[in-house]
Amino acid sequence: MIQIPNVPDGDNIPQLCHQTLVVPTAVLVPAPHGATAAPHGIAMTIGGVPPPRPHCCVSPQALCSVSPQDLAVPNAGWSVAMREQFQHLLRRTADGSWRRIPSYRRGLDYLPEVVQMVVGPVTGPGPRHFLRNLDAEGAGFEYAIFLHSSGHHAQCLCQLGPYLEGHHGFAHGGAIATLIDTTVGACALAVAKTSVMTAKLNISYLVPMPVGAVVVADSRMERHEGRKIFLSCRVHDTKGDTLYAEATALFIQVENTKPPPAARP
Ligand SMILES: CCCCC/C=C\C/C=C\C/C=C\C/C=C\CCCC(=O)SCCNC(=O)CCNC(=O)[C@H](O)C(C)(C)COP(=O)(O)OP(=O)(O)OC[C@H]1O[C@@H](n2cnc3c(N)ncnc32)[C@H](O)[C@@H]1OP(=O)(O)O
Repeated sequence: MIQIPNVPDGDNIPQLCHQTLVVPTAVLVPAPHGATAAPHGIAMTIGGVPPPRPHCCVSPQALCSVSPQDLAVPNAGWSVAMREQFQHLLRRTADGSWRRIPSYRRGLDYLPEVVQMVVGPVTGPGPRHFLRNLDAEGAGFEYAIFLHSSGHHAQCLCQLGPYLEGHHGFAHGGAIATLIDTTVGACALAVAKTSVMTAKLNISYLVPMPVGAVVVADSRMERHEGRKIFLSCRVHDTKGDTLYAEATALFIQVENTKPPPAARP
């Protein structure tokens, strides 16, 4: 059975206090495994070039992330609104009714034994999570997923950055689809406790989502029939005033899924 790894409680989560998209002066992060880490901490302004993430492993040949780093915590690219909402959602975890799910660059950065159990033996670096491989804080997908103890309800707090722009000033529909797929996927994974694949994703885009907006994707399992898991998702602002998109999805439970050889770097 998949056990979603334990996560630190609120006290252990870094509390960063920088203003949006402004971080300290550059430091060079030492990189084991022969990889060259990018300089981190370049101050930027909205519309400028975002700072690269620390401990970045960009080589396809790299065996794993230099240091598995939980990325579902505040960083310098998070807006004040994103931080405030994160703290709000984190407070709900205190009584155990919700938990924050950690998030890494690569599948193998989760507990390797969990990954082996879900997808079978993995050699090489394992799958990348493309949402986590934009090496700039605040540029792409900034998010944290929270899972209800029922395992049937997931909420993803998300800020879509400037690299995800479609129409001027607004998030690309494909990026919103990715956010939804990831949220319903996390919910389906929690329900299935085996690997799952998206079979169908039906999205209604209702209101353009501004780049940088802080939104919540709220997903629920609607029904579970054999290997089929039907889910719904609503993406709204943090107050629930604006509904940006709603979706339904079908996930199929698959056992021991192995990526096709061509998919491996
Ligand atoms: C690595 C794990 C680490 C664990 C770490 C722990 C925590 C992680 C936390 C958070 C992670 C967050 C999110 C991650 C999760 C997921 C998000 C991303 C998921 C994807 O991004 S994934 C890529 C896109 N996805 C594909 O690339 C699928 C291509 N496709 C196929 O691979 C097959 O097509 C498949 C497998 C779908 C089915 O194939 P199959 O052979 O297994 O099953 P089969 O065809 O027999 O269908 C069985 C029954 O489903 C019905 N059915 C099937 N497809 C249907 C459809 N489209 N519409 C309506 N009904 C459908 C049939 O009608 C039948 O129904 P019935 O039983 O009633 O007859």
